[in-house]
Amino acid sequence: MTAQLIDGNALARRIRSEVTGRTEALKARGIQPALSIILVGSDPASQVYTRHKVNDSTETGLKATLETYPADLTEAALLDRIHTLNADPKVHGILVQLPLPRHMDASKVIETISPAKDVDGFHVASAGALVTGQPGFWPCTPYGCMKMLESIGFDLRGKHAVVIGRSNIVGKPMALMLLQKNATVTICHSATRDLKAHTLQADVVVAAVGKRNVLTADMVKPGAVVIDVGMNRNDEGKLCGDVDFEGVRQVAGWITPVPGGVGPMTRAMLLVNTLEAAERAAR
Ligand SMILES: NC(=O)C1=CN([C@@H]2O[C@H](COP(=O)(O)OP(=O)(O)OC[C@H]3O[C@@H](n4cnc5c(N)ncnc54)[C@H](OP(=O)(O)O)[C@@H]3O)[C@@H](O)[C@H]2O)C=CC1
Ligand SMILES: Nc1nc(=O)c2c([nH]1)NC[C@@H]1CN(c3ccc(C(=O)N[C@@H](CCC(=O)O)C(=O)O)cc3)C=[N+]21
Repeated sequence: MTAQLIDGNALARRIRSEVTGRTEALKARGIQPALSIILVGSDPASQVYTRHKVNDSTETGLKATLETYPADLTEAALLDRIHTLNADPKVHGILVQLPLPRHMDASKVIETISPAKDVDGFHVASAGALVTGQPGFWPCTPYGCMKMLESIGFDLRGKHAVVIGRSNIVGKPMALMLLQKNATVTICHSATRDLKAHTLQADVVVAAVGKRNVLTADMVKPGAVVIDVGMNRNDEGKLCGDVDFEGVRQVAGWITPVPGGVGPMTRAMLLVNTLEAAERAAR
């Protein structure tokens, strides 16, 4: 038996069309949902990602503005720009593309964004809201993974979920979202001993490490759901995830591909958060 695919492109398309409908409703009330994206420097991958985000927004009727600054922009100038956007009632969401140049303190930059406009969900107030179950913006990548689980009708209650990776933007919020849906959650990281012993217990594995072949077929319980967040390049320069896709699909029940899995969902949830920010501002 080979695993069924969870098609991130198809699900993201469905979410974008919902966003389009809600955007039209807001526009009918005279509100144009708007997202400001800030890109500092000229990292080619970041340029591609931010362009994708602008195109997705335009497609769904959101207004996205991309502001590009040279890599030597001072931190003070960036903070100043964020303050201006925070105060602008026509701007509902602010996203500062990461990574930032090394002379900037990324957490200081993120904490300057108003939590009401933190559509990335990276602000410490957004993180605190997720921990305590209060309303706030959820980070787009784990939020997208939850939508993927929902799309296959997977009930997390009492299931064992193993998250590999504990970053503030993927692994940790992912674990909290799974916990909120009543899964029993294990978080693995670089100091974990015997990763395989953990993953073999899992009904759901989320791999968010950034290394190829972190999860291989021998590490997966038959029928498990495998979500691959990783974005890596293989020896031929092709995009691949953290999961040995060809091997693991022979064992898993469900699996997300790379590309076409979590990536498009991350982008779709950014649109959802931006729209939500605009709807909240309108209330
Ligand atoms: N699809 C998408 O939309 C997105 C994809 N990504 C991709 O997801 C991946 C993870 O991103 P991010 O969370 O930001 O990365 P980080 O580098 O911040 O975190 C990686 C995590 O993996 C852990 N880790 C490293 N090596 C191992 C190992 N051998 N076994 C178990 N755990 C290990 C680290 O542990 P420790 O904490 O101990 O160092 C760390 O917690 C990357 O490939 C990134 O490109 C990221 C964002 C969005
Ligand atoms: N402030 C901020 N917010 C982010 O959300 C953020 C960030 N900075 N910095 C970089 C990471 C990475 N990330 C991706 C999102 C979508 C795809 C994606 O759509 N991937 C496509 C492939 C795209 C391609 O062909 O390269 C896919 O998997 O199918 C990839 C990566 C968001 N990030």
